[in-house]
Parts: sequence; C-alpha cells; structure tokens
Amino acid sequence: MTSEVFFNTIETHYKQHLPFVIYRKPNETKVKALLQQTDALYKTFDFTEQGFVFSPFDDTQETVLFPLENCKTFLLNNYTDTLNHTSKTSSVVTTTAKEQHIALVEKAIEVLKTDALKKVVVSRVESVATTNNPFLIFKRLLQKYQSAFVYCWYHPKVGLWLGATPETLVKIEGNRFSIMALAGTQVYNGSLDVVWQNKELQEQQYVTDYVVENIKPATTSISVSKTNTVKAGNLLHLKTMIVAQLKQTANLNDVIKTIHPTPAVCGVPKQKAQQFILDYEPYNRQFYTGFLGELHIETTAKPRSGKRNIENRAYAITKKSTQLYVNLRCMQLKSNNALLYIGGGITKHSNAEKEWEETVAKSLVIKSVL
Ligand SMILES: C=C(O[C@H]1C=CC=C(C(=O)O)[C@@H]1O)C(=O)O
Repeated sequence: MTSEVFFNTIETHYKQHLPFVIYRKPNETKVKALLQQTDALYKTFDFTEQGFVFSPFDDTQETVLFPLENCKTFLLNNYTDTLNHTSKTSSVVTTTAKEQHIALVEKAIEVLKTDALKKVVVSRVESVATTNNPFLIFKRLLQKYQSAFVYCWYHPKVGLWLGATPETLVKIEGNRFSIMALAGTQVYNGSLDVVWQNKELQEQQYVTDYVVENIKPATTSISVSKTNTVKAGNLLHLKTMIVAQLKQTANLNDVIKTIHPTPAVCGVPKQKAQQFILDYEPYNRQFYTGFLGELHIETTAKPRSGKRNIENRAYAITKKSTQLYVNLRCMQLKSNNALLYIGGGITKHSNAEKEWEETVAKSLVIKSVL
C-alpha cells in the first residue's frame, strides 16, 4: 500500500466521523492504523480485551477501547515521506498564563514545604489557533520525532488527539514486563553529557522508587537499570528501566491500577498529589498524562541473528504483547484550535520561574509542527 492510499483511506474514514487511531512505535518505520467500523464507544472491562486503549489521567474514569474484532487494520510498512516545514506559530504566551502557572507552582511549593507532599506534577493548557489538517500534523510529528511513540487518535464522541510521547508506561510479553521511569528535564544543547541538579535527580528517583516498591509484590524477580540521560526532541530527560517477571497470579488490570498515574505525571504520595491536582489545576487534563497503546496485540519478533540455534533464526516468532505509552507532548484539536498540554514535576526545591520556562520548552515539541 502506498502512503497516499493509506492516508486517503484514513481521511475518508475520518470524514465519515468514524473512530480510528494511526501510530508508529519508537524507532520503527512501520505506521499502523486501526479503523473502527462503527461509531460505538467501547470501554475496557478488565484489560483482558484485544485492541487499542486510550485512558484518561483520572483513574476513576473509564478507558476507551477500539476492540480489534471491530476494526480493520492497515499497515504502511516503510514510511519515509519527507515534508518541508517551518513553523509559523508564534510562541508568544500571555502574561496571565505565565502568572497563573507560576501561582500554581508556588502553591505546590508551599504545600511541599509542609512535607504533606514530596512531589507533585502540575500542568497547564495552551491554545494555539490552527486550521492544519490533522494528517499533515501527524506526518510532521512522524518526521520530527523518530524515537517517540507518535499517534493520531479520533473518536467522534470523545475528540481528536495527537502526540509524540517519549515515555513508555509498560510493555508486557508473557510474564516479562518493563516499565520506564522518566522525569527531570533540561534543554538539549548538543550534548548528552550534562550535569543534573539534585532537584531533577530526586524527582526522577521518586518515580523509580514508587514503581519498584509498588510492583514488587506482583513479581518473582525485578531488576533496575542504571539511570541514563535520554534525548526527546529538544529536551533531555533522566530514564531508568525496570524489568521484572510477573507472578502467575498477577494480571494486567492490577499492574495498571498499581502504577498509573506514576509520579512522572502525578506525584508522591499518589492520592494526595492527585487531590492537589484536582483541587488546584484550573482545567481538566482529560487524556493528557493518561496512557494509550496496544492491548494484547500479536507482534512479530525478528528472527535471532546469533550463530547458534539455526531453527530460531529461520522463523520469526509471533507473540501477544501489550505496549502502553504515557500521553505526554500531546494536543487536542478542537474548533480550529490546538490545545497543547504541558507540565512538570515540582519538589520543595523547585524555582517557579524555571518551572514555567520548562513548560515553555516542552510546549515547543508540539508547537513546532503547527
Ligand atoms: C509531565 C510532563 O513530563 C513528565 C515527563 C518527563 C519529565 C518531566 C519533568 O521533568 O517534570 C515530567 O515528569 C510533560 O511533558 O507534560
């Protein structure tokens, strides 16, 4: 299938107001589309279903499912189109938006200093006028963010979302699973060899500790990688990988309940941070800082390339796997506006002005494709 036919098929489906998702996994060239055949709004029951999930930040709200059995799947095997694009979107932000965000961060610091909270992630929404076609924005995201999970998701009863997220929530294959702890931000200035301040090291450590501590009872073994600096667009983050074997008795529903929302998007302790966000953030996050991705979908692993075991080299192995990503660096398209969602982790050592600047730097990831 050519790229033209692929995108025309999806655009026709979109014009009929039917749900779809198009996505490319990190560092792949294959773009996949699931086109749901009716406009029914399905929800997950217990995460044993097969399909594509889209879940909000608020874990008391339901997760939307595109059930595999109700979808047609299309594949574009090697997407390499190149587009010329220079962003014309101005990055001027109103003083009110800045004052509001700084007041929110200062409120968070005040509470953090009482030790009622150790960390809280606060965010804001910024509206940018755009009449760009969503598929054009999606193609620009594909071109710009090779190592991100890039997607465009639509349901007529929910909305139209796009993003290029650097963060995996969880990957599960059989009993083996991995979780990424990503936090701490600085602007990329040409080198990965940078110095991190204690504030960033600590905010990222909270994520790793939370995941390890909470997931341990469901595992038979667990290993934690070294913490590395990784590049995501114009930014650098700190990343640790946690890999574990799940107990036979553990299930995905419990794993998701345990880890989502992680302190990378919510805070520590979880309930208090969540309450702070609900009480003080002046808007509803909806699907920003929720998660999305494939649920129990068959994926084909490449044959092994080692010298031993010739048989294994000959056949690709097909396994069911779940690959969920945190919905960051995303936007919602609504009435000729792109609503950009951006946030950052706050500790008692945060500086409100710097936290504001961090959200401005993060907003450019998405703004630059408009
Ligand atoms: C909440 C966001 O980023 C999270 C992921 C990486 C780094 C983060 C930080 O440095 O605060 C956040 O925890 C966002 O981009 O909106």
